[in-house]
Amino acid sequence: MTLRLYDTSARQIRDFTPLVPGCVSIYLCGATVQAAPHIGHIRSGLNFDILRRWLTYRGYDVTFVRNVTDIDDKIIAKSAEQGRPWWAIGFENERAFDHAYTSLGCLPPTYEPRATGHVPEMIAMMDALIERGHAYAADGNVYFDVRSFPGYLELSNQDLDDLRQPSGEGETGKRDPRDFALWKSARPGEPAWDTPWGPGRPGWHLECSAMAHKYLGAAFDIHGGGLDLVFPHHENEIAQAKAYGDDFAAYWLHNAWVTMSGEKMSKSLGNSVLVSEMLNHWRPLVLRYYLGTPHYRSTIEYSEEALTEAEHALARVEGFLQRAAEQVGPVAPAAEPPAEFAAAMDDDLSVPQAMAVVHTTVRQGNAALDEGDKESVAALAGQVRAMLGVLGMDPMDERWAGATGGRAEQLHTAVDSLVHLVLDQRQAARERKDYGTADAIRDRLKDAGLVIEDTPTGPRWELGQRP
Ligand SMILES: Nc1ncnc2c1ncn2[C@@H]1O[C@H](COP(=O)(O)OP(=O)(O)OP(=O)(O)O)[C@@H](O)[C@H]1O
Ligand SMILES: [Zn+2]
Repeated sequence: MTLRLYDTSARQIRDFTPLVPGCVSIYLCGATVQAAPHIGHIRSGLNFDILRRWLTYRGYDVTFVRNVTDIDDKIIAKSAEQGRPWWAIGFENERAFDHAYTSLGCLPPTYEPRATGHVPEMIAMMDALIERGHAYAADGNVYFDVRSFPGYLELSNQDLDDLRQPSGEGETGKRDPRDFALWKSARPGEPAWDTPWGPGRPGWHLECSAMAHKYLGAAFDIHGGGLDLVFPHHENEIAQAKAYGDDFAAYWLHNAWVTMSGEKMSKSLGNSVLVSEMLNHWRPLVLRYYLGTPHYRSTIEYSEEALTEAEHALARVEGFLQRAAEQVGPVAPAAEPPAEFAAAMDDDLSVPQAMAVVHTTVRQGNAALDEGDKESVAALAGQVRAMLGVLGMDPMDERWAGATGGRAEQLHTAVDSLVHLVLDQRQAARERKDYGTADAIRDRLKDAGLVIEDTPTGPRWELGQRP
């Protein structure tokens, strides 16, 4: 089956055919490092990490570029507010993003260019745009002439005549109020780079067109970002790149938002939950499951209940894999995930359907465990590991076992032997009809967050719902 993806510019699902057979090039708009990441930012990184992993599984050699916007009006404003250099704010938050991506198991990009390292490339692009009549300089700014590019607004399907775009602060000398800034002249005390048109700083849109061109060339396969970027950011990236002569992206993919009370989670709106806060309460794998399982084009309304559900769903999978290992010994991931899983992933990355296959397999695996059908247990556990492995969510993978310092298994064994010691005491209390002590032991285990289940083969324990 062919991979099919929803292309925002075609407004439909299309068969995916890469420009160069066997290779896929992706440019994802990364962080504006003005503050630490909230879970909306990481959802974007994570959705594209899953895309990249699926393409890699399908045998493509993937080049994945995710930039860092390290100069921007918001960073400059923060710098003035906090009395710290712009780069101190940028580096600090870049580290925070890096930590969040790594904690959630996002693979590092092939290239991670910073905007400020690409001013010469931006100057070359502006030079060419001015020469070809698509841009002009005014008062130390450089603007893109939107009327000069007939394809403008095709991605967002808008009519230029309906467009009302207010000029930003200091954006003087425009020929048309809808023209956008490629370059902004420096105000006193602000960071600036020299150009033929005077000292200034890059506009956000220009940064991405210049970096995509440098690392992926004039044409590449997939451009991604959050839905909020369709207009103006991606529309302006297209105008710059195509007017420059690039074919630019063949497919446009946009992830839906994480919302809070129906509104986009946003640093600027102040309704954000930081990844660092979430990681104090939830295991990284639970957070990856919670943000990575809904379809990338469905909104995720932030909810503690959904997080708890994610925790339980994952615990069911982990419980099965654990019991399977107890019954049949360590199980390696199967060479390939089941065809039904692959078909769901090929269908515009339908992770919810793919995850349904995982849970069905877990149910079949539990039934096989009850029946003592070791062969089926081993086969089904291998399939579960293969499917979750492709999604970067295999709990048995060293990546996640290492989340407690590489000692998760050792810790589990130690807790297991302590719990059995305590349960033996409870049993002894029952036998001598000391029900008070037996009940007190049960309550203490519950307070410790453990759920005990009596089974024909003896008591089993697992971590219960958090209080
Ligand atoms: N709430 C969200 N849900 C999903 N994706 C988001 C959300 N907020 C931002 N993104 C995406 O994260 C990536 C990095 O965003 P960027 O740092 O530019 O955020 P921003 O728009 O400045 O953030 P904010 O809106 O929080 O101020 C972009 O692809 C953006 O579309
Ligand atoms: Zn961008």
